Amino acid sequence: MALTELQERNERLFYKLLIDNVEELLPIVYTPTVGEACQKFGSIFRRPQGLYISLKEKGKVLEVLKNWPERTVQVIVVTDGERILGLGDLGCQGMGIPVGKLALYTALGGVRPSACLPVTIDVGTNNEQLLEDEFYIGLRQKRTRGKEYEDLLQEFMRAVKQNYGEKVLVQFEDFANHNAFELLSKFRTSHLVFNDDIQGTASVVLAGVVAALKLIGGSMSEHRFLFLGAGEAGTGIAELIALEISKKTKVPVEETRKKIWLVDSKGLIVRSRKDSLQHFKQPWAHEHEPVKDLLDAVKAIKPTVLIGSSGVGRTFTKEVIEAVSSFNEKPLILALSNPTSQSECTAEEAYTYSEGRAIFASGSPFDPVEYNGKVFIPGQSNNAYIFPGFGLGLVISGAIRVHDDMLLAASEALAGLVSEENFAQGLIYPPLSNIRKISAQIAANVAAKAYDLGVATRLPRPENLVKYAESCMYSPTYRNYR
Ligand SMILES: O=C([O-])CC(=O)C(=O)O
Ligand SMILES: [Mg+2]
Repeated sequence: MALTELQERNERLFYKLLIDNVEELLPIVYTPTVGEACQKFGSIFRRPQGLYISLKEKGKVLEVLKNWPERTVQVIVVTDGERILGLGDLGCQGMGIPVGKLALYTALGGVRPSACLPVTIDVGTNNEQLLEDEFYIGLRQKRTRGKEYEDLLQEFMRAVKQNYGEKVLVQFEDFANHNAFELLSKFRTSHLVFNDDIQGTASVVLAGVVAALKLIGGSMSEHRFLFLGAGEAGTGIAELIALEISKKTKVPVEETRKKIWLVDSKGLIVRSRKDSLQHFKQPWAHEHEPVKDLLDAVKAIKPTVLIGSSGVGRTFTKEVIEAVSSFNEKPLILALSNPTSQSECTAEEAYTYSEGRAIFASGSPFDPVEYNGKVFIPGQSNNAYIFPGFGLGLVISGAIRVHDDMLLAASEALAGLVSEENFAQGLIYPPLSNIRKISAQIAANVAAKAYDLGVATRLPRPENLVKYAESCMYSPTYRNYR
């Protein structure tokens, strides 16, 4: 709340403070605190930030967009609040997420604050508690689905393009699975869209896995991956890993997918379940006898990499971590769900139950852990490493479409920035304190890919893309007048 006040009172000072103290303030502006802020949003609400577009504005969305005072918008982060982090449906109170993500676009990626537009689409909420809460700020009705929902989103996307042109980036954030996949596939050929939960998370995890190979050995294709959670993050990461292995080994992606197994709430995803699976899970239905839970799946599949992306906390139990540690000298364990309460395990649990052998990273931050006299520093495997630089790369190249190869390019840039010193500490990501430099490198790699693919419109192509990216970044500097 104090930081929000500062952001409104003195934006430049807010960003100066945030940039100079990233590691300390990120957990407040971002996960985990932003999650709590969304849960309590109605009762701490003072002044609106961002733009709310509700069902009531149907037919007038363009007019509403024109009410936003800034004319030059480069990045929009939009949610409908149905799946806020791992906390579920928070309706309009999900606005904290677009606001927080865009603060990171500025602080970590250098996109000017005035060019950032947070949007929440209000189609109601199915959260009974909120519907009865006198301080709830949104429409008091159940979520609209089907044609009415689709029409509103279509109208929003059309209005965005009409108002801001073809080069505005629309980042989808924290939509429920059923809408997230639809929206991405519907608009990826006509708009510049990016789904952070599917694509951003995939890119950051791929970077972590590639970097981790230095510590755990082997090549990507020699590893076996097991996911708990087969939603946006799980299937998004799985697909990007399969694509990366396919590109490196020239084996078709239909084959490389077979190294990757997913467990959902009904157990291991296997062929016999295929007909009853949602379409985004179907590519992962490999031949195997049914397995009912995670522990049995770990024992059956014997993964070298265990990834949690289910949004449900405390599911990597002592038994699960012990099992994965029993056949790996150094198991790679990623507990990605946010906020901290939903993390599949804590850092302490990962290090303790693996007897100090796990290479561990999590979506929300954990403090260093001392085990047997040694200090272990957990990494943060969060899309915050990727989206600010990724978006910057799109903006500075004037890209008009997102391509999967750009995700691989972002991933490669991030993995390449892990130093020997970081590896020596067991880290698979570079420290967040360098994030602006990291973002510039990611932006340059993404922009280079946009030029190569012919989707960049800022011509001619700058000679040194890293320097160019850095020169485009907003800095909250205070000038000396004497
Ligand atoms: O916001 C975060 O910390 C990462 C993310 O996209 C999510 O958990 O949905
Ligand atoms: Mg998200």
